[in-house]
Amino acid sequence: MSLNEAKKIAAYRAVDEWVKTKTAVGIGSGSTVVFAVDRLAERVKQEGLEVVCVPTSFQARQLIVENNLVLGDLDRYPKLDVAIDGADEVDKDMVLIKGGGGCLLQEKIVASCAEKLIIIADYTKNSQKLGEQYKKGVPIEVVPMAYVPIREKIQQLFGGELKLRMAVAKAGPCVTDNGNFILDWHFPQSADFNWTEVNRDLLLIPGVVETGLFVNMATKAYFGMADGSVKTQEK
Ligand SMILES: O=C(CO)[C@H](O)[C@H](O)COP(=O)(O)O
Repeated sequence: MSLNEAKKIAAYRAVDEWVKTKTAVGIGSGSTVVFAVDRLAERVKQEGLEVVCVPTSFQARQLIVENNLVLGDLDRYPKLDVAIDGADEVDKDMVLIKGGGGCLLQEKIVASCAEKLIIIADYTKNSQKLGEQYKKGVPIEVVPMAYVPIREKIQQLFGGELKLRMAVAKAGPCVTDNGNFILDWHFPQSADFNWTEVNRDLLLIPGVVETGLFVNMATKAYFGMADGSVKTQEK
């Protein structure tokens, strides 16, 4: 089974199990979420499902609009029934790395407004320990003027290496949907971090807007496996 097929079976299963009619749903970002939105659109047509979709990024907003789903926002729907999102890695304790697509800030805000955060992913995201599978580090969204001092402070506090994420089809840094930069923190693999504490300490650094560490947020993860099955994980 290809990676895309694995993403699709995880997304379809999660949408079918968690999205009920007359609910407000947070829509995550990334390539796996595309399949979740496809399934939502299918169910709207087939069974008259009524959902309002609150996006976590420009990409998610476009997906909602292009699929003719009802677009909502947190002003009107500050409490969501469920948020469905991808992840870059999920460890054995359901700690997530998110932000590979640069959308971590709005993803965390939307997840924090949802009663349940449901993760959909292919089998390459399923780890025992963070960093085992995902090699691009923990994304940290920062205010542009502060990226150098923040980089130094994190390096001194925890070690590892921080790389300013660069844009792909533009010269210079990657700029988030919120006008910020991203530092990808390649943390030392040998360290046995308490991610709750690390996340809290990172957020205390002036200029750090949000981290891609999602601790104690996810309710359940669905992994599409290579053999065509879907593996689930709960805390
Ligand atoms: O956090 C994210 C974007 O900021 C995505 O959820 C994460 O990168 C997973 O993406 P994909 O479904 O493409 O593997």
